[in-house]
Amino acid sequence: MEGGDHLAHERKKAQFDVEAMKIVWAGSRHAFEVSDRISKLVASDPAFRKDNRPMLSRKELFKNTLRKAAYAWKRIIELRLSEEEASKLRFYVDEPAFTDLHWGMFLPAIKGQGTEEQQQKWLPLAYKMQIIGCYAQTELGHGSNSSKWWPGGLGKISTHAVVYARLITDGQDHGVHGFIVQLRSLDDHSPLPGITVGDIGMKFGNGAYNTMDNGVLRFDHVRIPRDQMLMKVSQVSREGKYSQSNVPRQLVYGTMVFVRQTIVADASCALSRAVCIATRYSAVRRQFGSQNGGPETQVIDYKTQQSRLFPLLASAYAFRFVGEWLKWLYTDVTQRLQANDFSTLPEAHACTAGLKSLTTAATADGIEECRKLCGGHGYLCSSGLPELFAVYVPACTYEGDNTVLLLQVARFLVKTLSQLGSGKQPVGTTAYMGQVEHLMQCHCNVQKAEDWLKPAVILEAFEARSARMSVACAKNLSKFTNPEEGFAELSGDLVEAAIAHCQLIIVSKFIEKLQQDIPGKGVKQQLGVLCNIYALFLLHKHQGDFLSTGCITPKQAYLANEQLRALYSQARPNAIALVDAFNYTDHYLGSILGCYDGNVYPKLYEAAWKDPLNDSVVPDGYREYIWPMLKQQLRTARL
Ligand SMILES: CCCCCCCCCCCCCCCCCCC/C=C/C(=O)SCCNC(=O)CCNC(=O)[C@H](O)C(C)(C)COP(=O)(O)OP(=O)(O)OC[C@H]1O[C@@H](n2cnc3c(N)ncnc32)[C@H](O)[C@@H]1OP(=O)(O)O
Ligand SMILES: Cc1cc2nc3c(=O)[nH]c(=O)nc-3n(C[C@H](O)[C@H](O)[C@H](O)COP(=O)(O)OP(=O)(O)OC[C@H]3O[C@@H](n4cnc5c(N)ncnc54)[C@H](O)[C@@H]3O)c2cc1C
Repeated sequence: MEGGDHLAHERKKAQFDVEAMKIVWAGSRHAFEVSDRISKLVASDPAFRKDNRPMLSRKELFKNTLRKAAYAWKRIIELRLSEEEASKLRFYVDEPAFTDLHWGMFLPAIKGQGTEEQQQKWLPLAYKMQIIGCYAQTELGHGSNSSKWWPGGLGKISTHAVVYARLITDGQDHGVHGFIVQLRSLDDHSPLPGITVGDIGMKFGNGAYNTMDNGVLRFDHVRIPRDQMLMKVSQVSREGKYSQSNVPRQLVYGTMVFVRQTIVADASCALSRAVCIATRYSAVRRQFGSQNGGPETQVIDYKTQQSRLFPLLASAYAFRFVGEWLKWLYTDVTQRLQANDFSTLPEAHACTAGLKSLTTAATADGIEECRKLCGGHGYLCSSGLPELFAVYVPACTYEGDNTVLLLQVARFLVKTLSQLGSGKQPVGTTAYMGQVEHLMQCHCNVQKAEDWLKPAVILEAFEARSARMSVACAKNLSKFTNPEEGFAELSGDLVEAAIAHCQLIIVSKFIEKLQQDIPGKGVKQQLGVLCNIYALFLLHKHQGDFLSTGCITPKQAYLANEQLRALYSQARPNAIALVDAFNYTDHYLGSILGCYDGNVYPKLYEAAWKDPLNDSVVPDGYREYIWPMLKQQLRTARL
């Protein structure tokens, strides 16, 4: 079958209004219209071509990124794009660049930690891109204070950096503070005296994150003017006297709360992209199972394929909604901080750290699973999946290693529990801990599989599991005389308790989303199916937790799995429409397997011939290496 829409028959099966679902996915009609317009703008502009990335050398790749970044900036100005539109443009250009750190970390660090005066001086320069900044926190060897190592944009492009370093006055160490440091000349881009700076080298995968100049930085007697220390949280006077404002020191790390929140939103984008590719290809691909000479089975109809694919589809939606909520939480905490209310900062830190950890880990694993779901063709660069995995997987490490972040959540949970004794009522995402006595002894009321569809039943099971795991950790910790020793010894269990808490947040935010008014025929119903798949898939995967804490019985675990299978059957006819609702262009997907029309095989065949290796029939190197070898063998054979 040539041309046409090879997935048309699948699209006809949809039991809901896809256009309405597109708006739910985008967040609002306005957000949908902006996203739709900008994605088409990028897709139709040859300057944003990206299919050649895996073939380019590092130098060519990097220069190409600089060209695209400059061109994108030119278009942003020519078209007078708003910040929202410009961010979408960056998103659809789909290439990590120094600009991410400039806009995503350097600017927010100055906004969050700089005084009014400092903001007035530096922000206009940064907004007009008259200076380019990065965020330099990580070191080559922890605590060595020797060299900064990893900051994106630092290696080759940034003119300035926010550098995190220890402040020492009069021999007294005041801990880590942020400083704006000029690195390179604004005339000829050479490093300023005393500064050694360069790229740290090639990273995982071809193309992928190698468009970014992650860098190394060393200082040798570099003087930073006093007014370039970011002074919102603490100050040094002309006389060298150190003082602190009436704000928590933790605000020094505020940029990370912001960025982790954006990383959660981004997880749903990366996962939905991989799922879109794997779902469309699973509907196109037929393999075995032919009856009476009829067509072979679409692989999407195999229950095993569904049980691997549909939880990922459901996770993409779940991460979308928890990301939306986290954005709200971040806006709320920011407004409170401006009004000197710091009470919700620990919760915002725990939520952003924990959800960053959970969503990036599930997304990285999910992209790899999608590659396997596409069989051998998933391993081809033209599937789009290898590069997506390579570019995405460092999200599990940057902005805080995922395990380290879960340990931070665990500290927060243990602290919350310990405060119950003093009568402090937990609020927000830990409000359920206020019901800890009930949650420690409640019994799940599931008698038949459909009982698992009740939101209250699901919520109680997840709350009870999380509360019981945290309480068990707290009890075990109390057996240690040295709390830090206990924390280290029990860190494995603490991480599991933190995961249980974060999964509860995601499930509960999905359920809350369904309580809103959601217009469009069948839209809410499909989201209900996905929400239940997400929750019951987690329950099935972690049934050890639910059973060992006595939250459910083995029979109830069995019934949850039975219900899950029924939900997969309900999702099946809607699968293609559910990924169409992401509204991704073929340019953004960058995948032959995931193309909208499903015309996979002719495109794969055509693409193979475009590989530079096929430019000539006889490859370079044949005459030099292979021909002499063949001749040698012939001679030996004759002997
Ligand atoms: C108009 C044109 C517009 C154009 C638009 C273009 C748009 C382009 C936009 C692009 C956006 C892209 C977004 C960016 C892309 C992202 C790329 C990623 C690049 C990666 C960057 C990095 O990796 S930066 C380095 C990050 N490093 C880490 O995360 C290290 C992890 N470790 C920690 O977080 C540690 O906590 C620590 C190092 C921060 C501190 O460690 P320490 O041991 O000293 O203290 P504790 O951990 O014990 O904590 C003490 C105390 O503080 C609390 N706390 C810790 N962190 C925070 C925090 N972040 N916020 C609030 N509170 C915090 C902690 O809970 C403890 O509290 P107690 O009460 O004392 O228990
Ligand atoms: C692509 C990429 C881009 C980056 N961009 C930037 C940037 O722009 N700016 C910047 O400053 N940094 C950047 N980083 C650095 C990044 O923030 C760090 O790599 C990250 O915070 C992890 O720190 P680490 O590398 O020191 O790992 P380590 O802390 O050395 O972790 C190694 C292992 O030890 C474990 N571990 C560490 N501490 C503990 C603990 N307390 N308890 C239990 N286990 C522990 C971890 O779980 C991990 O398994 C980037 C990194 C990458 C990969």
